[in-house]
Amino acid sequence: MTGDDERSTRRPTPDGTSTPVTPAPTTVSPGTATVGSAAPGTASDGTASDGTAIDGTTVDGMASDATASDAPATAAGSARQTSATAATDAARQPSAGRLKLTRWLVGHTKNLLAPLVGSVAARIVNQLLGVALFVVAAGSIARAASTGAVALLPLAGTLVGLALVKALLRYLEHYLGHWVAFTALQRLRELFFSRLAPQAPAATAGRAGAELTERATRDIDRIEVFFAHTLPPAVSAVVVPAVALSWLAAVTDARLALAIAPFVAVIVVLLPLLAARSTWRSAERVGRARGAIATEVGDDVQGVREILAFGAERQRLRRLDAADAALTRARSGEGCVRGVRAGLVVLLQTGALVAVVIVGTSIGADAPTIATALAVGVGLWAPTRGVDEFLAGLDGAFAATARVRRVVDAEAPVRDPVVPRTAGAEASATLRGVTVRYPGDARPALDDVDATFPAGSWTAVVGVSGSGKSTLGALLPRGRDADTGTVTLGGTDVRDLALDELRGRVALVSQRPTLLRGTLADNLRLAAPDASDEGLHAALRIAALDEWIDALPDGLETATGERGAAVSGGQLQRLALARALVAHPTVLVLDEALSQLDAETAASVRARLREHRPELTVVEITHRADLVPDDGRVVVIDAGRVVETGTAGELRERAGAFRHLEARAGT
Ligand SMILES: Nc1ncnc2c1ncn2[C@@H]1O[C@H](COP(=O)(O)OP(=O)(O)OP(=O)(O)O)[C@@H](O)[C@H]1O
Repeated sequence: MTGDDERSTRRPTPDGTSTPVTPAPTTVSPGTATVGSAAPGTASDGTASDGTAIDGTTVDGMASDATASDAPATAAGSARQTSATAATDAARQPSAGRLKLTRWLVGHTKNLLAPLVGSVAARIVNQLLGVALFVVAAGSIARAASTGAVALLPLAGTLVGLALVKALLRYLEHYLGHWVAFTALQRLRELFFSRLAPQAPAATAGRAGAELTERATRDIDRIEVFFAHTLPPAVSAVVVPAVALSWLAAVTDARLALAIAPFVAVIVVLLPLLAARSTWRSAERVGRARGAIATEVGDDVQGVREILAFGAERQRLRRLDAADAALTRARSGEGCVRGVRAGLVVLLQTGALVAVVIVGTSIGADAPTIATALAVGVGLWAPTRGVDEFLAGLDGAFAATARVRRVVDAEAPVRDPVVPRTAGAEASATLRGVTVRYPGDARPALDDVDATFPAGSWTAVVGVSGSGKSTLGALLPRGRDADTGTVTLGGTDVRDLALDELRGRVALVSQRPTLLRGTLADNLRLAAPDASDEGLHAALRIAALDEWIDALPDGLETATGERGAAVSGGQLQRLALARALVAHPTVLVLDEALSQLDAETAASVRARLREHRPELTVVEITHRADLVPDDGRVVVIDAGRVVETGTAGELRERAGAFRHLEARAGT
């Protein structure tokens, strides 16, 4: 991934304003940049452009979940291996994996046991009443056949009564089961976002965005099956046959109950065990294929302009077709497994009835007794079929859980200190002996860098593309940490400051910021929700957007389209600058943040910033060495090393790197 790519998604909130990166989870929605602001970050050969293979194997050790989205998450490092190992276990040993995933799900959704038990109890009683309904009806028919008389009214009353109670219990079962499920899903979603946010930008960059959206929405939805449709049918499939067959043995003949029991055992226990591996694999294949489609579609939507401009529609459609075909194959495999299992269940259910007739006649049981046993056999169809019905969905839910878990358990590359310190009030920033090496890169992006940004100074950081400028800028608000060396703010190591405090003081404005859906005012207040309209206008004035806003019919209340589609590139950059200024940071990192402005407007913005916020420490990353005024401080970076420092005037006197850059910028 290049610095540019990363810059566009450097923060879970756009453009590096001082919004905390560990927000209250509920305040982040799938529509925000957290999961939706994918930037192009992968090469066309199927490797992430950070050089990491995207076949999933090297990414998180999960050979069976080869999605591109995991590629950026390599940054999470070794702790990621823990969950990866569990996921690999899951792939190799489905039952062990299911157990671990069950523990994980239950562990993250505590205090839901009471309503879940209520749902199970309602289902058991409901299904026992179902068996009773058949027994009463069959018994009456048998009695009518042998005696010729039947008391219709009491029979009808009993049947209607049973049906009404059954309906009520069914309602209770579903209500409680779904209440548990949706509460659990809400908690999982909150957990997902709260854990994802600190992993940005690494985990949310590039194609990861679309696939993460799939995980955050549909995968989490699929886990509903685990809560709403698993425990109640699993328990009732064992309890209801046990109670019904015990009753049958007690009131008729144990041999009749024994005739049914083996069939029930095969349906409820043996068949699921035999099919376990194949249902797990097909559920996984389907999940993987869905993730691949989400990635493709995300890429296509993201890069639609490039695709149209280069006439690559057919090529992209072919890729989508291939991804679609893979999903179809996976789903037909899944359908095949389900079909065979469903057919076997019907055969076994019918077999149980045939066995009752054979055993009943061979032991000389009378017609009402055989009818009662048959009624129990038929009454057990629903509870036993329940297992088959939830199995496929359950493995889908487990496969989804494994994918969600990989995000939730991934270690954040940047963590809050256990005991935060308070930064000195002074707004200076320094780098001492800083080295940063990206995974897989042959040479460090920054190599033993020393740089000082005095309080209230304006420093231009210049260098050729790929020299390490953005990496340097990202260190100040802890977009990532240095491998060695220290970065300080007001004399305090940034790693000792609470992330919220640090990011409240250091704002990073990127080259390609994102506007969230809402109004301009909403966007401007992102980092400072309580800012007054006057505060917003003041920031807009500095960004030279005051006249533009005043001319808009709805002013600050103008709606913003997705990704700022309604504004020009230059306006978007200035809005991002204003958004950062609203929160009154003490250090402002501008990462090519004025690159889309014409020279005159950019100069005007710089002048206004100097005039209205003289106390601000500005670190401006730029390739326009020629635009730095003679008295401007300069740090020149080349191949990750600081090669020149001084004022632009001094450096212009030398025939060094700065002069060289200036000559290139002018051409
Ligand atoms: N996420 C990443 N993973 C791997 N390598 C990276 C990543 N981000 C940057 N690099 C590499 O680190 C080096 C420095 O990148 P950086 O983006 O800091 O340079 P830059 O000077 O800002 O470049 P540009 O002016 O083109 O934005 C480059 O070689 C780049 O390929």
